[in-house]
Amino acid sequence: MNLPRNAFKAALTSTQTQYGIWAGFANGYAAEIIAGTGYDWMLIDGEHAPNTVPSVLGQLQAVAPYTTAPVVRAVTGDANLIKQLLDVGAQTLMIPMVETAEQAQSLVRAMRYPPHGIRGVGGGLTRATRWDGVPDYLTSAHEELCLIVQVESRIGVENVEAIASVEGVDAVFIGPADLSIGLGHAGNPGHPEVQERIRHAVDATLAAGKACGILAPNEADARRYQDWGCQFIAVAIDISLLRQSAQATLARYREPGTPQTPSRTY
Ligand SMILES: O=C(O)C(=O)C[C@H](O)[C@@H](O)CO
Repeated sequence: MNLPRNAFKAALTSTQTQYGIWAGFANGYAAEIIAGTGYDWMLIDGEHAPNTVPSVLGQLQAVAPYTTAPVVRAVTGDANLIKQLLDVGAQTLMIPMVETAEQAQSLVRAMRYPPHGIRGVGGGLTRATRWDGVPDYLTSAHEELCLIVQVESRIGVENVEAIASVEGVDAVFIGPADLSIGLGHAGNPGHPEVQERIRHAVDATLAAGKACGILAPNEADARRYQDWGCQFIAVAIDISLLRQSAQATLARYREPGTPQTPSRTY
């Protein structure tokens, strides 16, 4: 069989914004529901959702029949974890808290086989090769792999030009929550200093010829970042959608003034 095409990577050069959704439930059933709703991409979050390599595998299998492209966020840029995630078939990885070009270079090396990197060969044991069903996987895999580095700290933004310029880095994703707390504006990504740093990171990434993405569940934010040139934007978080919808539905029936989250009585 052919090496599976990475629709997310291909779309990074498109002029159309790629709309994404955070998938935080950490199971295949919920991931499949999300994949059926038509977003361009979804983020299977291994940093802040309770995912493991097997749970990521289950979600990749669940969403495989759909057009929504899975992006997997690893909890760290550890080369061994990257190896496992690639072996179970993740083609696009997002790595949090990248602060230097050297860090970005080592991530690229973790995703490539020797002599270009250090990835170990799983061969016929791996879903990535479709159990040896993909001819020339060892020499062609890198064409369909995509590396997104997260820039989400003061130092990361200071180094963003060098990070984005690293050969093998396909895109930079800005983390507004971590960046704002790191700049001393906890929970306030709209603070002018945070906004200035985000704009700088977007501009520098685009100037380096790479794609830029961001998380923006608030519509006004998403549209502003789109105007600034972000090509892929996560505009929703599945867990938040469920919670907000559950609260809004209940609020239509409760008496006005009833607490939204009554405490349990034992
Ligand atoms: O800093 C950010 O913003 C992110 O990296 C995204 C958060 O981790 C996300 O989990 C918020 O829900």
